[in-house]
Amino acid sequence: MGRVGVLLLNLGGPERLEDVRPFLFNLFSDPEIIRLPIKGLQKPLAWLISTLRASKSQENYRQIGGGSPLLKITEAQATALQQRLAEMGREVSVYIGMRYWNPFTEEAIERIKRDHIKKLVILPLYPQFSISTSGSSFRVLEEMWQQDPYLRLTEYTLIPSWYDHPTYLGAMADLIARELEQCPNPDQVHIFFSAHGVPQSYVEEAGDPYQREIEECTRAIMRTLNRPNQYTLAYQSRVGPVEWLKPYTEDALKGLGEQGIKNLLVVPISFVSEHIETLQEIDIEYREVAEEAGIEHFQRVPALNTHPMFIESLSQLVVRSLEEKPTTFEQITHPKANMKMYPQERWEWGMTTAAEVWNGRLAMIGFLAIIIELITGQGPLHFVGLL
Ligand SMILES: C=CC1=C(C)c2cc3[nH]c(cc4nc(cc5[nH]c(cc1n2)c(C)c5CCC(=O)O)C(CCC(=O)O)=C4C)c(C)c3C=C
Ligand SMILES: [Fe+2]
Ligand SMILES: [Fe+2]
Repeated sequence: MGRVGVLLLNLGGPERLEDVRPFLFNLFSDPEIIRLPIKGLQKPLAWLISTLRASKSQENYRQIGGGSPLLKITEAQATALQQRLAEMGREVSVYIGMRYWNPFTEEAIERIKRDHIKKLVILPLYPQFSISTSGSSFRVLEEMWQQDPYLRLTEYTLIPSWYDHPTYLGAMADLIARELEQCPNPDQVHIFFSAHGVPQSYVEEAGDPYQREIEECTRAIMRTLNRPNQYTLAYQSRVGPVEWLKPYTEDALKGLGEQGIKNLLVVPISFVSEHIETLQEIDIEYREVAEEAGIEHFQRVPALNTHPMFIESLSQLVVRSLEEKPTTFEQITHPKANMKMYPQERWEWGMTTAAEVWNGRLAMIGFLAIIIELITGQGPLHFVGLL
């Protein structure tokens, strides 16, 4: 075997407040996040949403120190993984490819080519697969493999998801147990798994396995923890007007408050690093909701970051995938080309007369929305929850 590389895939996050708007533009330009029937409308809509959402999003990043800690943590994970693999006798170079911010996936691939990597393990830092996360990064890579004859000579294997890996489950259970042990009555604490949401249509229409993998993962963590605590699973971070996976974190917190739950331990489950949704959304926004609902003790389990057992699980995944038959892009869940991802409404897809009329109307609505929002700071996009 020639030189071996591991490519860690992640979302990326704005490091400074000035990065927020272009980061959001990249995110909303992704057809796996918003898919419009006409490709040409994708960038104008991404520009519109990112311009109008930027100030609210910047305020959230300001509350966590002015930027996302995601790159620093991912770098520390990459270094720890490379060291652990070296200890196991595997000389492997670890690369980071972010989907929406530096260092972009494309840059990582350039470095991989420069280093003459012959075999590449592609490992998303998302335990569960979603079309909107790992699937989106895989699509970008698949296109590169199709277009680049040099890359086609590089052997690769994908690790689509690893939510059920025993060492990862052990690391999650360890983090939860450590927090519980600090509580006066550990068995009375209600464990609250908060997963990042996705629109319901991803699961119901596009066949995204995300919800099933989240549910199985939650049950497996509880089995590994092996304690009698009651638990709840809910979905956070809804964006936009469509239905997302339920129950929503906010509603579930209110419901638990009404049931008289006083002690809550929140476990972020879809992501392995601290980021805006843990540090701002859970620690600040959901804490307030919980306290208003009568929950007196609101604690959160830290993200895995460089937990040694977690790094061990990543190294085991890499070694196993080098020994097994490769998993290729064709084996991954792809949404259908005309799949409506968002916004969701009754719609007949294709270049029908109705589509032509509606494209014109959508463009008009978009530009009216910009003008109203810019003049008043309020408007239809605030109303539907995009801003
Ligand atoms: C597994 C985790 C994630 C899923 C699934 C996911 C889907 C998803 N996200 C958006 C919209 C936004 N996401 C944003 C930031 C963001 N998203 C995730 C993870 C998942 N997203 C993370 C870890 C982060 C934060 C990165 C960081 O800065 O630390 C944002 C920007 C922040 C904001 O303005 O709220 C948006 C917008 C959609 C629409 C979606 C599924 C379709
Ligand atoms: Fe997100
Ligand atoms: Fe969010």
